[in-house]
Amino acid sequence: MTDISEDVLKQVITVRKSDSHKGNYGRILLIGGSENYGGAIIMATEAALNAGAGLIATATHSINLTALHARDPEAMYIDYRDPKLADLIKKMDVVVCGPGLGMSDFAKRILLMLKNNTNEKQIIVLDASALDLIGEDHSLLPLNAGHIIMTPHQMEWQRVSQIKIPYQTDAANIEALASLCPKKNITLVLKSNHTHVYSENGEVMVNPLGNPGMATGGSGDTLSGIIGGFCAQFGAKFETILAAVYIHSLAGDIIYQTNYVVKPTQISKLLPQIMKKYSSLN
Ligand SMILES: NC(=O)C1=CN([C@@H]2O[C@H](COP(=O)(O)OP(=O)(O)OC[C@H]3O[C@@H](n4cnc5c(N)ncnc54)[C@H](O)[C@@H]3O)[C@@H](O)[C@H]2O)[C@@H](O)CC1
Ligand SMILES: Nc1ncnc2c1ncn2[C@@H]1O[C@H](COP(=O)(O)OP(=O)(O)O)[C@@H](O)[C@H]1O
Ligand SMILES: [Mg+2]
Repeated sequence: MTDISEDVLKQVITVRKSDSHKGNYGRILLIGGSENYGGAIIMATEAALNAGAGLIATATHSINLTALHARDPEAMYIDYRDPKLADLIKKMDVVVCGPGLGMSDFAKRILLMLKNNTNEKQIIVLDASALDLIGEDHSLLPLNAGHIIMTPHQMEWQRVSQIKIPYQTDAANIEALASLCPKKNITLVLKSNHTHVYSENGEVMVNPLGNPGMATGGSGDTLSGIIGGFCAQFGAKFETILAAVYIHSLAGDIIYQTNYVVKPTQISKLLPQIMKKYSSLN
């Protein structure tokens, strides 16, 4: 078990080539945000945008459209009830599913649609309600994806793995991960005050950063967008995921130096500045 270090940011975040365009930095779709949880998918979208994804689309309940575009007009929108969502999923490099999705039968159908339209080139980030639904029915896991990244907090991981929070040891978590995904194309980001990241090979890295100011609804939604945005432009390597986890908490710690509470949207706002700094350090 080793701490994630600052070096991973220098390694992963590179200077952009002059002759590049938005198509080089990945297409990402974020699915979530029921009537009551629109903020979750908006925060995830804003995080993916600020983390540098090239093209962003958000599939959510239509009630969230005005709020989404008032904050982030850069994001394209599709009503998550639109049957064309299935075709859109197929065209994406990365899909983040779950923030604010809720636990309805409709949400279950969305997960099934995701599973049925995912291919081996794609990276799927599963968070929040998507994980709770998978906890109820493991067959909803999109095992045909190229890479799956699960980002549960401890209670969500308890629901998925059936391992109660006090017993979530590294050994137990690695065993549960292997049984959930025998192909081992999976990374587990188990969030807590010291988030543990488990690679498909059983490597465990611990996030040394973060603070209790981040204990605010939306911090995890923001992390799922950062992970999606980083994977869209830098690929789904283990280091990319570690860099996303690290930068989320690094931004949180910078804000916490002078603020009692860390608003998740402030984390997103700080990302481009931090990325600029580390891009020139490699
Ligand atoms: N503005 C919004 O729209 C927000 C929507 N949210 C959505 O609300 C839905 C429910 O998610 P929640 O996570 O709130 O509810 P959950 O019921 O899944 O989890 C919260 C419970 O887990 C417990 N817990 C134990 N260990 C924990 C840990 N390490 N970190 C966090 N919680 C831990 C907490 O005490 C709490 O009772 C999700 O779809 C989520 O995306 C939340 O993300 C909050 C913000
Ligand atoms: N006390 C803490 N110390 C460090 N990090 C924290 C603390 N509390 C929360 N976090 C971080 O904030 C995020 C919370 O995620 P999550 O519970 O999914 O939030 P939400 O679903 O409300 O967006 C995680 O990345 C977690 O590591
Ligand atoms: Mg969450």
